Amino acid sequence: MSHPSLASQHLSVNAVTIAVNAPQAPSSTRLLVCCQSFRLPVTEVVHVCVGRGGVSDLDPQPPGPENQFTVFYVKRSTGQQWSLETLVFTAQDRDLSHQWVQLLQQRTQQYGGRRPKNLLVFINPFGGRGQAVRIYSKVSPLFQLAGIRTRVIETTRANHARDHILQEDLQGVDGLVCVGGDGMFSELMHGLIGRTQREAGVSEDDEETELQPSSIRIGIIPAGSTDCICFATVGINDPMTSALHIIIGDSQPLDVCAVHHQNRLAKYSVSLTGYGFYGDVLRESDQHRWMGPFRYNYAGLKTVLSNRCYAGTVEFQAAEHVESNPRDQSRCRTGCLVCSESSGRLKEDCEEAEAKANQTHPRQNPNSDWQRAEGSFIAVNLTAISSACPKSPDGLSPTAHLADGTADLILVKKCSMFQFLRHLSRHTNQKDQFDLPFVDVYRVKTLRFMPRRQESDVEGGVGSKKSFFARLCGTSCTQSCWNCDGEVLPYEDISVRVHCQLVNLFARGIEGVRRASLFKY
Ligand SMILES: CCCCCCCCCCCCC/C=C/[C@@H](O)[C@H](CO)NC(=O)CCCCCCCCCCCCCCC
Ligand SMILES: Nc1ncnc2c1ncn2[C@@H]1O[C@H](COP(=O)(O)OP(=O)(O)OP(=O)(O)O)[C@@H](O)[C@H]1O
Ligand SMILES: [Ca+2]
Repeated sequence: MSHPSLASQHLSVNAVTIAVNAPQAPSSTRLLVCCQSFRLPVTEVVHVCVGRGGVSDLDPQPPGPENQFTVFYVKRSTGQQWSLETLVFTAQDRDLSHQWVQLLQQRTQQYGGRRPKNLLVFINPFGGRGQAVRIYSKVSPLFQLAGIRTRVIETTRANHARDHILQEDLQGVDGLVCVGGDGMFSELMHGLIGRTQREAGVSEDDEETELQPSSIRIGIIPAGSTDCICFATVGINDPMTSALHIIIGDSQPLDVCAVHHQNRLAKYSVSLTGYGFYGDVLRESDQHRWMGPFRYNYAGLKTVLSNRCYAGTVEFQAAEHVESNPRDQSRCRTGCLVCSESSGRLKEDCEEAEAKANQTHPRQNPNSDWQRAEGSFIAVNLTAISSACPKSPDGLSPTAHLADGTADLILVKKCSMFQFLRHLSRHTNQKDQFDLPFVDVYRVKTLRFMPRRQESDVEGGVGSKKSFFARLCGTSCTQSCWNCDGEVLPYEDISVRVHCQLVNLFARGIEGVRRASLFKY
């Protein structure tokens, strides 16, 4: 369809008349919706319709004079927050207005990215502060506006979402969405990875096997206590922002750690796989779920005061071929080059793997390059992403990458309670939490942990005496446990392998240089 007649028309935007300089030459991905000094990428157009629409009344076909049309688009607010905004245009006549709408709809479809059409949405009515149903009711009109079909399931038990994804027909579904916290995301991820491996005939229990990525993306509408995975991949835990990332079909690959125990898959994790401090915090906090999100502060304080440490051996293989390291002060941001290079390497590895189909594991010699750290640890933490969250806006490992195929291993060795508090408090400010003599950090591909059993364990960790505070807090733990993205693992010896870009989210990472949605030439 050609629109030469539109090229020199004048439209009025919010009563200001501006010259339209549009459709002859839109660049491949950007469409000039209108300009005087503004342009709006088609990738960020949510909906276009004849009539006069507004964000307070999201009618996909608003009433109003037909010589007007409305463009709904993504507007950047403060920080990483997005909101829905409208521009109402007035054309000279009805026909011209219809032509514009058709053209804009066509361009949005053509250049608008990989937008989902059918979403399966799981709402955990009990997540976080129990607000998930209300939160979803605020964003669901956006999906309707964007013409996305949704099937909504309110979960009635833990693992409801996971089991549904594993067992039910997902024909036509091109996105899974959870309304909840990290635990709900974990359910969707487990269902999706499990289903994909089953369909591909891959055993999840085999630590050496390459897991198959799935083509279905996952969206997170944050409604949990920590919302770490949403925060670290979108830059904010805001339901509206997440809904807009889903609608415009953003895509962010994510590394996943596969955690094994005695040759069986124990769990997948994206954010924290932590032994010692975070395991203890989680175990303690689970007993106080009635406190809601505050339970973590309570359990955190109690665990800090008990100042326990645990003896064990950590073995790991440092990441090869990576230029980055955990102390390099860089940041993984939208379009990250380190992650893009990993995509290239991943492709090469797949080709190599295909070529060597009958050989053993193509990427690493299972017995080479292992490093070892033995001692007493307050915390052994592994995180495949930064694990930024509202409590710690830069996260456990601020320079970790979302999709580089590595995870950061943070070892906090035995130290005093005050030293540990110093380390912890640096998670909340700009200071380097690794720049302390009792903290080591490595970028790794694999990890093994073996606890050391010793008599003093019976007294609550290394050192035969419990601390004053440990006695005060009534802690009588003999060993710690693993915190795997917020779920307790009931065993201590585990092995972990990072799988590069195993799942895809409706996100784009944290945007670096901030742009306004409408910006000047
Ligand atoms: C002096 C102030 C220190 C403040 C230190 C704040 C550090 C916060 C670090 C947050 C790291 C989050 C890692 C993400 C883990 C998620 O995959 C997982 C699933 O949702 N969440 C948790 O396991 C939930 C884990 C939540 C852990 C919260 C730990 C809170 C410690 C509070 C200690 C207070 C001591 C105050 C002494 C005056
Ligand atoms: N209907 C339900 N009843 C009980 N538990 C549920 C239900 N639906 C889901 N769950 C479980 O609740 C757990 C916690 O849910 P969710 O992750 O949504 O919130 P949260 O724990 O408050 O948030 P976060 O994980 O961010 O700390 C999940 O692991 C999930 O398995
Ligand atoms: Ca990573």
